[in-house]
Amino acid sequence: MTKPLLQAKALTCIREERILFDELSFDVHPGDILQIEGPNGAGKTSLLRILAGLSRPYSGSVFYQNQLIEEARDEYHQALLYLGHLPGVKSELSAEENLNFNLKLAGYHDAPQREILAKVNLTGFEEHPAGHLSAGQHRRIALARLWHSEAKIWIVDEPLTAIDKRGVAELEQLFLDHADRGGCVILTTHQDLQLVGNRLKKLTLSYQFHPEA
Ligand SMILES: Nc1ncnc2c1ncn2[C@@H]1O[C@H](COP(=O)(O)OP(=O)(O)OP(=O)(O)O)[C@@H](O)[C@H]1O
Repeated sequence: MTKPLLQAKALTCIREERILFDELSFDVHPGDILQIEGPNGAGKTSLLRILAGLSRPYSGSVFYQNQLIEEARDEYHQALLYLGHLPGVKSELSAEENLNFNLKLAGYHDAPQREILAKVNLTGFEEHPAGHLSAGQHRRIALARLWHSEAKIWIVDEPLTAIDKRGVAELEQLFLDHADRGGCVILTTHQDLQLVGNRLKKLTLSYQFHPEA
């Protein structure tokens, strides 16, 4: 059995006096594709943000290769690609400028941007302001980074929203390839994944309603 890349240990998250999850523990290994599922408001995004080190749990810890993520900040930052559910794309910049900005931020200075944009089907739209593109094209700009990433751990929030059928199949294949290379993917989606299918592990969060005492 391979050593886990990421471990959640006894994570509890409370938002506005509601317990979203309580003492949640799980391991993510190289090769895993883990779908966090559950109804709106169940806490999927909150969990992803905690795993990415962007917010703190009420209690519990996240470990990257046996080290607390707070204590392995630099290594973890190198190993992680987090794409939140808001694409992080600036409307006034072109598709290519946005990608260029995101890649440079991630430390990639000589990435083949046009090739990457071609992979997400944005050939011909490279110089269009992102704000003039469709919702799916907008999201594809953010997702393009996945096609040029050396990060082992991908945490992606709702990557399939607004993406067409072919795009979904391409993304699923990308996730499979990444997992086959020893990476892992943790994602949320309300869609059924067709290609990833039996490779998929699932973690279900339920919406817990706590009426006032
Ligand atoms: N920073 C915050 N401050 C206060 N409450 C928050 C915060 N972030 C999230 N919440 C609340 O936590 C709950 C869970 O939100 P979260 O976004 O994690 O759910 P989700 O499962 O991702 O939902 P969806 O499927 O709609 O994206 C919601 O009720 C939300 O209002």
